[in-house]
Amino acid sequence: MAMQIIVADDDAAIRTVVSQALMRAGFEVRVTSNIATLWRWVSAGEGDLVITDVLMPDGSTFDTLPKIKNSRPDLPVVVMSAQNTFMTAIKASERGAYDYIPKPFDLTELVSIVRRALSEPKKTPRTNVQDDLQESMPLVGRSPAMQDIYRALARMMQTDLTVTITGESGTGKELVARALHDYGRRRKGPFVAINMAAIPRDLIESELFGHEKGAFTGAQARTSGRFEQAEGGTLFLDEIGDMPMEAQTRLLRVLQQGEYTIVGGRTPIATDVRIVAATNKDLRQLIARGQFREDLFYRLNVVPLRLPPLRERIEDLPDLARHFFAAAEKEGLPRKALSQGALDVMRRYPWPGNVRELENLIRRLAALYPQDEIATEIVEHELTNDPIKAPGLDAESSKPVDLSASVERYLAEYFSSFGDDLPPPGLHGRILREVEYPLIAAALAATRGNQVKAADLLGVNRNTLRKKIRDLDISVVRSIR
Ligand SMILES: Nc1ncnc2c1ncn2[C@@H]1O[C@H](COP(=O)(O)OP(=O)(O)OP(=O)(O)O)[C@@H](O)[C@H]1O
Repeated sequence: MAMQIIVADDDAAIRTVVSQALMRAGFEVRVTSNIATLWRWVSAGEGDLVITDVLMPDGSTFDTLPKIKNSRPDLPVVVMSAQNTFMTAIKASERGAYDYIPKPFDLTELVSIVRRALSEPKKTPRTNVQDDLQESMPLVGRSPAMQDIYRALARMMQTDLTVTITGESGTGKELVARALHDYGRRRKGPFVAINMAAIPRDLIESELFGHEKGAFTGAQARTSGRFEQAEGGTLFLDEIGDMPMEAQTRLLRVLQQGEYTIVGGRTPIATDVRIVAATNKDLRQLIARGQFREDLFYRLNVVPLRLPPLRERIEDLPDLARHFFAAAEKEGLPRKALSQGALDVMRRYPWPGNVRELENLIRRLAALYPQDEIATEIVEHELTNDPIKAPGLDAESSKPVDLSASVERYLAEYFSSFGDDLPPPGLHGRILREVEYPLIAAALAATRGNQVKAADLLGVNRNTLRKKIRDLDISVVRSIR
């Protein structure tokens, strides 16, 4: 007998396309435009899965979801919403939704989510309704790339999985780590952050794990490490690529056995800490150079999360700018807005310092200029005076980047970093990979994640492209139109 899907949406067009797609896929479909009917059917035991919008004429699905999960814990509910924000994704997950899909969405994706939900063994999701959820959003941006991040975060909130966040400097790695903690099940515990690049290398181990009195010169008393301070909570290991080898070995043991020893100590100490790591370096490259343990990489990379640079999600710029102007206003600075021209200039700028650079610019604009509306010329002036210049921005004054020459320079440095020794074997593959990764990522970004167009642009077969995306572990900005 065909599985029955209940579709609830007040938009007749959505009901039609969704039910047609589901019927084509072999499902039986019932549709409704309000929550009252949805609840009547569900409580009568009808339907094997529900797909529902959030805002309905007779209320919000989020208010009914806990009731649905109470009466039918095994019924998967897929929530779709046009309010594509961080809070929607988080709320959906907390109230027990199976998944959340931002509108507009891809019908093929919807059908595959439905199939997956129906084929997975039934498990009762832990609902975790937090009524004190503040509505102020920690993460701003509604671009497809950020929505992918929100969905990934929502899925991870109810778990203790180790997460590694990669992304250029200023893309929000620490902010995401905090959000994982603040909205996750460890939020009552401590959040402890430590930046490997900011601590002298020979002190990192004792900072992390603590030391016994007399463990080394200057160790005058037993001290607790960050692991001990983070007990029951989350430990954020920033710039993990800068972690010295010995500390890596100790960390690996924590991840494998849930215990560690303090420096100079013998007795293993059991620990209950969720690890979130971040890096703006390519850990695979560090592994190839023998500077990062491969086994540790796999333990840390259980859930990899790549934060896109701002230039790959430039559509978030107006939201972010408004958000930072509002923050400046809260600090007592006058209210300001950007002119259309100013926004256009900012859209074309490559933002090498990402969101942090934007935040700093907005602060400067709010503090230094008396106008209520910031004119084009002001932003042009501010951006050209910025000492951090992105490659390519200065196109008129400097020569275009010469790829061969750059690779040559890179290789010279690479070889010399091994002194008299040779680098590990497999150099050809590694270097090609290094070039191929940005090439494919750029093609995908330029075509908004459209793999057909990207394959065309690159001049490769679609299947080849798909395989490369998988092999190179490129996170794809999925097209939703
Ligand atoms: N999506 C976002 N919404 C709002 N603010 C953001 C967002 N992303 C980043 N920010 C802000 O930008 C600044 C930089 O973010 P954060 O420190 O998290 O970046 P990072 O990737 O950890 O940087 P680094 O690698 O240099 O440590 C912070 O002030 C943060 O609040």
